[in-house]
Amino acid sequence: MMNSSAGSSGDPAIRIDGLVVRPGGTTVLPGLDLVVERGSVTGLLGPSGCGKTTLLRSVVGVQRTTAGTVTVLGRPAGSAALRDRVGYVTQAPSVYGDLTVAENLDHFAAILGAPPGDPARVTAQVGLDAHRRTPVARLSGGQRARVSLAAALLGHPELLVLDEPTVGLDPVLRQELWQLFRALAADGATLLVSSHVMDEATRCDRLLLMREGRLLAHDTPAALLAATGAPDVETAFLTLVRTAPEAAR
Ligand SMILES: Nc1ncnc2c1ncn2[C@@H]1O[C@H](COP(=O)(O)OP(=O)(O)OP(=O)(O)O)[C@@H](O)[C@H]1O
Repeated sequence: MMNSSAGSSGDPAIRIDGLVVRPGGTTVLPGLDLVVERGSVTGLLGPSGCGKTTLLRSVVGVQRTTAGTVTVLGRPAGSAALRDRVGYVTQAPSVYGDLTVAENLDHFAAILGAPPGDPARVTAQVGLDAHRRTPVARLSGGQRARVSLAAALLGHPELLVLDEPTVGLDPVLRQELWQLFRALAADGATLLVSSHVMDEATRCDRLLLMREGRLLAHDTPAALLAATGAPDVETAFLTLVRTAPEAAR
């Protein structure tokens, strides 16, 4: 949903300066800088526990931060003006099990003030038309994940933050979801998608390779392979780990 009163369209989708996050005294992000331009699909890749969810939560504005600034679509992360401009899908389904797909989406559409017809639009986008009247608790794990994604698509958010959206899905569904992500980006949305599956990297415009709370690289898949001489992103990641300055280890 375009909103001309909230940040100009010239602002990057995400700008992070000197972000430090120390939940419970453990340093997870020791000082991170990042700019993500609009209209792209950026993959955030890195091993389990490297800080991907913490970074995504900081972008959405639900993470307590120690230092630094996070600006989203020209506004401080988490500000009220961003509520209907940023969609977030967590790893755990965030919809009601005892409500049907349609009831869930009607509920979230009402909260957001999304236009009429939006629940039907997003249901079709995630391929759940046949399950509109099914209680979410009776759906498979993959179907439930798609209901959460549909809820995040309500209101046409300009930025979509997706935490491992394809985990546990079969290859056909994964491919369909990536086609949807590409279509949303072609329509002007910006997507930040985390994954620990390196073979999803080639579907992204740009990659963020993360390790122990630091970004080892931020580049296109092709440039990353060219710079490291690696045949695939997984090997490129390992090469970068080996050659990274001591401070980044
Ligand atoms: N509240 C907290 N207190 C202490 N440590 C925390 C807290 N929250 C997260 N951590 C630690 O921060 C690190 C990064 O966690 P995070 O969930 O961001 O990683 P991740 O890359 O998303 O992992 P995964 O791919 O497994 O989801 C982990 O080592 C985790 O144990």
